[in-house]
Amino acid sequence: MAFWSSQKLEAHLARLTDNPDPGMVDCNALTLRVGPEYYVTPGLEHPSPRTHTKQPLDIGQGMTIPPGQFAFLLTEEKITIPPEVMGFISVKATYKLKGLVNVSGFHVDPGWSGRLIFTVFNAGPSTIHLERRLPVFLLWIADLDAPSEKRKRAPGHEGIPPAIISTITGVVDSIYALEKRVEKNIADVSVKQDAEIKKIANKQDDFRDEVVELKERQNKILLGFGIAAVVAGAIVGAGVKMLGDRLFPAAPVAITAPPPATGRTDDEQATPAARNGVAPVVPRPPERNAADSRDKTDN
Ligand SMILES: O=c1ccn([C@H]2C[C@H](O)[C@@H](COP(=O)(O)OP(=O)(O)OP(=O)(O)O)O2)c(=O)[nH]1
Repeated sequence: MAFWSSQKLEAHLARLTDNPDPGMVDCNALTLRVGPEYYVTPGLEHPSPRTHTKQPLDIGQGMTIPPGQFAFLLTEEKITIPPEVMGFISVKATYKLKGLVNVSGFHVDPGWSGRLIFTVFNAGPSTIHLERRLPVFLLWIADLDAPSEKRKRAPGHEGIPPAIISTITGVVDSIYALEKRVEKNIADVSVKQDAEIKKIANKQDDFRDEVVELKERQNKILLGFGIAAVVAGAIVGAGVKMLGDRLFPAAPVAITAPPPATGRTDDEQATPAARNGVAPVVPRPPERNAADSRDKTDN
């Protein structure tokens, strides 16, 4: 088995493809381009993953394969594989180095005639951007020892068959997708936490206001009690004083006129009795009559 050289590929281009452009020969391979249809598995952020399907890709239009997603890519070229050869297919190293892995492949049967479908997976960390007619794929042709008696006779793909899309519909929970989901959950939880913290802070404020109000009320009550105690004390004091006055009336104080100034010393002015150490005679208060004292005790 020998692989075809670039000269042989150029010489047989018209037999191999509907687009016999010598520019598509790359070393000993044919370069194939991104064609008119694609399908990318929907990510978590996709609005309607269940109704998501293949998309047309017009000339000049771009498409993306996010990290962790599969894609079906149709080739621009229709390929015909003669019965005495077989083809081998792959993705160009430029895209492999970005993480775009060729899941399907890796051969094209003798007798095949139609477009090819590449199933790829973005195993890299970044979204891969492609566009219509971008040269992304490679096809090698190798001789068989004889024309194959068993070969593909039915026409090959024209577009992406819905049957193969049905096999991989649904959201692909890749590590990247899971990471995104975790990030979203963390963000949701943090929003909820913020709301709870705000609620608790508001309750604390309300509680603080209530405590301040209660303290003010307490102070007012204490002030009322204080005033009442002072008034009650004054009333009780006055009552006790009145009672005391009644029970123990004060004795009248004798008021004596000061002796006339004689120019003598106190000792000289003193009465002879005082000078001799005898107490002076104080006039006695007038005695109450017996009838008066009887009235008081009856009360
Ligand atoms: O990645 C690939 C691989 C193959 N093919 C085409 C060329 C190949 O000749 C044909 C059938 O491939 P294969 O024989 O591997 O598939 P199958 O599952 O056996 O299909 P079938 O029953 O039609 O032979 O599909 C592609 O378009 N893409």
